[in-house]
Amino acid sequence: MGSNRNALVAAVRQELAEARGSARAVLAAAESARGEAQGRRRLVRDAYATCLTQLAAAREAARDDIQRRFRSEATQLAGHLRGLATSSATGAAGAPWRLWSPSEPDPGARPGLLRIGAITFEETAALPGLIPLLDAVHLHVSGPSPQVDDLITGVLLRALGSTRPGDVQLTVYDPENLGGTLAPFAPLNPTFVGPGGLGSLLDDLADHICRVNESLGGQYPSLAELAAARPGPRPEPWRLVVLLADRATTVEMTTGQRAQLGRIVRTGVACGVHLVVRGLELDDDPTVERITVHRDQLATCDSLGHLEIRLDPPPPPDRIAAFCRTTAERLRAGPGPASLADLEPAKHWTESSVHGLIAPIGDSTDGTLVEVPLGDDPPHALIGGPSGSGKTNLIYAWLGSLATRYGPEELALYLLDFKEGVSFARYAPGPRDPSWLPQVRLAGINVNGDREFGLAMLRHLSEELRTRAQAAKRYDAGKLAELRTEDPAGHWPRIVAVIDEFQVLLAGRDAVADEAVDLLEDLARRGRSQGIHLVLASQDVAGIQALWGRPGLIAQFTLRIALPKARRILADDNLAAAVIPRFHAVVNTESGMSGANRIVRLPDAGDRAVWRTLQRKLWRTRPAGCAEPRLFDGDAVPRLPAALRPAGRVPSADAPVGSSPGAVLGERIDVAAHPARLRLGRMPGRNLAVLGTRADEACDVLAAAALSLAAQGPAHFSVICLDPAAGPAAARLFAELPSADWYDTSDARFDLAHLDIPHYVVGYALDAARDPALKKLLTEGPEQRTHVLGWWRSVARLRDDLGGVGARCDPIGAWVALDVHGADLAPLYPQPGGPVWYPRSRRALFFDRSVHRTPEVIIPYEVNSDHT
Ligand SMILES: Nc1ncnc2c1ncn2[C@@H]1O[C@H](COP(=O)(O)OP(=O)(O)OP(=O)(O)O)[C@@H](O)[C@H]1O
Repeated sequence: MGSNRNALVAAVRQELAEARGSARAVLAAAESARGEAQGRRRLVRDAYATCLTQLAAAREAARDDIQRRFRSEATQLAGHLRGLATSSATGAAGAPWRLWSPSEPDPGARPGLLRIGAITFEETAALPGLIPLLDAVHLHVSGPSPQVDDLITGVLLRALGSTRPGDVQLTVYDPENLGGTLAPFAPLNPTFVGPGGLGSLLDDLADHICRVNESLGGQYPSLAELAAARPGPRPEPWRLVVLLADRATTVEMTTGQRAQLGRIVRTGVACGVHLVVRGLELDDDPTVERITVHRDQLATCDSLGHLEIRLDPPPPPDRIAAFCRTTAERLRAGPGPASLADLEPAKHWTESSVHGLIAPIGDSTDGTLVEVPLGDDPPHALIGGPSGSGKTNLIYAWLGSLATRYGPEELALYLLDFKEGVSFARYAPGPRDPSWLPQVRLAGINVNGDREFGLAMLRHLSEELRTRAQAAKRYDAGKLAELRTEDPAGHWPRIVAVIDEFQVLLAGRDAVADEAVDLLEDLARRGRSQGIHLVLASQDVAGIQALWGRPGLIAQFTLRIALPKARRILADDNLAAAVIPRFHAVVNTESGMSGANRIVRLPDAGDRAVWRTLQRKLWRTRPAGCAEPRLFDGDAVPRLPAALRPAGRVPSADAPVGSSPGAVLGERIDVAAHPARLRLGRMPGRNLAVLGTRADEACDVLAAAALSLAAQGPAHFSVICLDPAAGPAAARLFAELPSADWYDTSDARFDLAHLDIPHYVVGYALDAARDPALKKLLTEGPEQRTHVLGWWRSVARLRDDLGGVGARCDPIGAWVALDVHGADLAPLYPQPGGPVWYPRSRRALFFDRSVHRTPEVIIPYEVNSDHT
């Protein structure tokens, strides 16, 4: 029994031990699972915390980024908006009151927006708060009375100050204050409508709108379009009608008045009638801009939605009064003259010159532009007026007006100014401005000393006349219009040649004046039908002797323009020029007959900067191949062109020698600026004498001659320098010549060998030689191709070298005279008494007995300035 119990106990113990063991194992497993779970929980919690931190950081960064981007975009946008706003409300329309002054709009510019305050948006700098008015809306302003009135005052001042005086007509209906609300505007003389006048005011406005609509003739949708299409003064002023009413007025208005007001609201803006209303109800219409003023100077308006505008303070009353006073004075004085810009057409270069050239030169006192014709009738113009009366200014205005209408295919200009100064230089490229006026073919400035250049231009025009006449004959055309129809592919622009102070060209009774008058007469007579028009300006036509006995010449100039106090431009019984004020002109297309006068106010066309801007615009649109004009400047010294120097292309000794190489002596005074050449053939007398005491110029003539000969073919030079003063110039020449010998006072000789190639003896101060061998060289040398290019300081010394008084001068076939008077040149000149020649600086008289009938004036090239 006992053992059974023991066995049972043992078994139970055994089982218990097993159960305990497995319970422990389960516990251990559970514990380890719990540990794992706890570890996982910790990990998750840590990860969650990290994640949260990272998310927060990312969110912060993203928010910062967004804010930064927002700020920068807002600033940028605000900048753009500010730029846009500034350009939409320029000058008086947008300037703050402390800097405010009236500003004139550009011609043709449409009215912009008007500033009433500032908009502060987020952190950006304030933007101007702008509202439309003229040509755009009626204004309806509501809110507390003093602020509303201040706002209206500011808007009115900006609208009046940013338009031309007289362009806005102000009407004020202010029954409560009897006009007192807008009293500072009183000097402008606005129409104040009394308390009982609202009905008739509305009727007047409705009538006015009907009249304007009639004048638009169905052709233009609004007055604004009509004004834009027609340059010049506005066809009708804007009517700005301020209605300062209160509730009582609204109640008192009849149904008829309400209907009239509704009509004006709907139709007014298109006809330039704008209401600015406080205290009256206006019907809803797209042309009504409502502004509501809230407390604290804040306002909202239709066009800016919910954006709040902090209103500007009202303009200081003294500023309004000062503006109104000056404007009233300007109005009393009448509109100012047109500006150069007013003469411009809406579009450049759209006119055809087939039948003539028509261009305004100014306006009449009522503001309409006065056009001046040139064509078959009148063909030519004469402009007269004393010094300082504005002739040059008138020519500037006329040329500006012509050049903006007629392109280079239609118009070619030749301009010559005999006055001291550079008036036409603006039309040619210069060191500071590369642009030129595309129609200008030739501009001559500082030509007062070079009448020969005037002659050259007339000869050139004469040649053009001949070409045109021949072409007209070929096509059987009587006048330019017919030639252009028959030859549509030809280039036949009308030519306008302007000569300012033309009396200088005709001064005196010499060969230049005689030829110039002949050429002018021919051009005036035949140019009419060939489209060549002359415009001559002068201080005094009556004093031009060359015109005496040539009434036919001046009679061709049927267009007369007389400036104040001009004499003999109009007919004797036409006294208009004596009475017109400063900067006015009388335009008369009937040779100055009284009864055909038109008085024109001339714009100030002298401003270089304004002109340059316009010229650049035209220059940029010039057609391909439009060459720059030839500019002749009488004060400039031409340089010997590089192509006429031997550098780089020295001919070899066995190259062929031309039959008569040409020595270049200087620049001819002609339209093409050709060099003057002396042919040195193998014939007696082919020597050159340079005469006078101006050593620099003599050296330049010799150097140009020698260098140009060296550039043409194989040649040998003997440089003989007998005057130490000419030494440096002679030495420079010697150094530049490819093949040369040098002689001076120590070894000068004239029994020089004749060579197989041309041999040129370049002699400086040859009169110092006193060597009989020189005469032999001069006489016999040329036939052996040995030519003397010599400088003698006087004609008498040259004669001595040739054998004294009575000696023949045949060995000197050509000469260049510097400071030698015409009479002194008699021995070297075929006609008795010598040529007419009064020496002048940097000019020389060139005569080659084998080609010239009369000598020609040349400009010695500057040869050596680059070496010194
Ligand atoms: N319409 C104008 N409006 C304003 N200023 C003008 C006008 N016309 C001329 N002037 C000015 O008057 C001055 C003289 O004008 P301009 O040189 O054209 O006269 P001019 O008759 O050619 O004189 P001169 O024969 O002495 O050269 C210039 O300073 C010019 O700017």
